[in-house]
Amino acid sequence: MIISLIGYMGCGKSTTGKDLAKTLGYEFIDLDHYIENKYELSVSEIFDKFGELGFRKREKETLLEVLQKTNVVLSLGGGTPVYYDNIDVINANSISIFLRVQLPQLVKRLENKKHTRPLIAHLKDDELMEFIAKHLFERNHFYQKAKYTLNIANQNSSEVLNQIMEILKKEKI
Ligand SMILES: Nc1ncnc2c1ncn2[C@@H]1O[C@H](COP(=O)(O)OP(=O)(O)OP(=O)(O)O)[C@@H](O)[C@H]1O
Ligand SMILES: O=C(O)C1=C[C@@H](O)[C@@H](O)[C@H](O)C1
Ligand SMILES: [Mg+2]
Repeated sequence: MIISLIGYMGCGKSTTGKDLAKTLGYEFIDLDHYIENKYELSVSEIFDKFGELGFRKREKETLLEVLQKTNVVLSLGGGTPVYYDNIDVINANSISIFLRVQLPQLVKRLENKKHTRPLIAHLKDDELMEFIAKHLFERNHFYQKAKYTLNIANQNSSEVLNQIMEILKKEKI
C-alpha cells in the first residue's frame, strides 16, 4: 500500500509524511529528495540546468518508479499532481490525501523558506500572497481530485497525523 500526500508548497507534506511513515512502520519517500539523490542535483539545480520542463519530465519518471514500491508514505512535490496525467496515476496506485492549508498560513510558512523553492525564490515577501493565491486557484482543481481532503486550520503536526490515522482506519490500514 502507498499513502500519498499532496498539496501546495509549505502545506506540511514532508513533515507529516515522515511522522506518518514512522507511525505505520512504512518507508518514507519524499519525491523531491528522491529526485535529488537520483540525479545528484538539487531541485533548484535541475530547474537551472534543464528548465522547469526538464524537472517535470524527471519528476514524472521518478513518480512512476516510486509507485512500483509498496508500504510507502510518499510526500509528493507541490506541483506533481498538476502535470501530465500524474493525478490519475497517483490515484490509481495510492490512497491520496490533500493537505489543504489556508493562504495566510502558507504565506507565513513560506516567507523564510522560499530560497529552496525555485518557483517562488525570486519573489519579495509582499509579492508572495498574490502569487500563491493565483497559483492555488490554478492548482486546486488537481489537488481536489485526491481521494481525501484534510482541511488544516491551526492543527499542529501531531493533530494532523491523528486526523490522517482516522482516515486510514476507514481504509482498514
Ligand atoms: N501542522 C503544522 N503547523 C504548523 N507548521 C507546520 C505544520 N506542518 C508543517 N509545518 C511547517 O511548515 C513548513 C513547511 O513544511 P514542509 O516542508 O513539511 O512542507 P512541504 O509541503 O513538504 O513543502 P514543499 O512542497 O515545498 O516541499 C515547515 O517549516 C514546517 O515545520
Ligand atoms: O510547487 C511546485 O511546483 C514545486 C514544489 C516543490 O516541492 C518542488 O517539487 C519544486 O520546487 C516545484
Ligand atoms: Mg517537502
